[in-house]
Amino acid sequence: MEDPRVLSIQSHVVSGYVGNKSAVFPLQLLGFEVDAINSVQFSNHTGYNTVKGQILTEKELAELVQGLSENNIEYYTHLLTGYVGSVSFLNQISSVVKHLREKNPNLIYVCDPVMGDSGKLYVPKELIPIYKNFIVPLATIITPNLFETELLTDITIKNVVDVWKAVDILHKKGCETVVISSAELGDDSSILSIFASTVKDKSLKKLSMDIKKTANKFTGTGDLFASSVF
Ligand SMILES: Nc1ncnc2c1ncn2[C@@H]1O[C@H](COP(=O)(O)OP(=O)(O)O)[C@@H](O)[C@H]1O
Ligand SMILES: Cc1ncc(COP(=O)(O)O)c(CN)c1O
Repeated sequence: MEDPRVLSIQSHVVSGYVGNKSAVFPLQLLGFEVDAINSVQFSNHTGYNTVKGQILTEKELAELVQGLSENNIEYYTHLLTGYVGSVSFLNQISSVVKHLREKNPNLIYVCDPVMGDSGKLYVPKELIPIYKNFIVPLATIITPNLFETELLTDITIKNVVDVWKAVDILHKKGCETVVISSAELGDDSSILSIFASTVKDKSLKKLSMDIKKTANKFTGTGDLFASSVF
């Protein structure tokens, strides 16, 4: 296998671990060469009372990729994207995927379609149709949580049968591998379920896994999870 080289477009926080701060080091430990574009530079994650910092614009993202391109250093085996806060930035990510695939048609695009959790949307609602219609079809692997899976498929998920129905819809949109990062479905609130499904050469492989939930609430675990599905 060629040397794995990832472009990771995610948040940077000065204090704490979300986005690139959660993903880059674990990927390096897994043996990936990682190039990082910080989509925001914030003092801390958005769960704090205040957040200060800067947001990268789509023009600035395009400029960074152009710089790589002009130096002929934009060959990647993998692209990873996480939280995106605006329609224009998400549209620019589509362009980046297409550009990187011109350079490497086998590029694996791992997309965490971060939109919300437990029924709460934390991005503008205009991002939903873009993920659904443009980003999911471009992605090789997506890692939505249960709520994001509902948003992407217009299905209300109440049980495991609904989960696999939704996964099937996502495959039909063109995404090869779907990994549902966390789902709480049964009566037992101490259990978190993970579901994964891959369609390749007309063969379908599925797996599900239950894990014991700890009482703590973590931030950055979704980003760490997405970096670990490579
Ligand atoms: N309370 C928890 N107890 C144990 N593992 C957790 C907990 N919260 C998150 N995780 C781990 O982090 C992964 C991603 O979950 P989560 O952070 O909820 O994803 P997302 O940000 O996509 O909603 C889970 O698959 C699980 O492995
Ligand atoms: C700036 C930023 N980036 C990414 C995330 C994603 O964190 P998680 O992995 O817990 O979904 C957060 C959490 N709100 C955040 O504030």
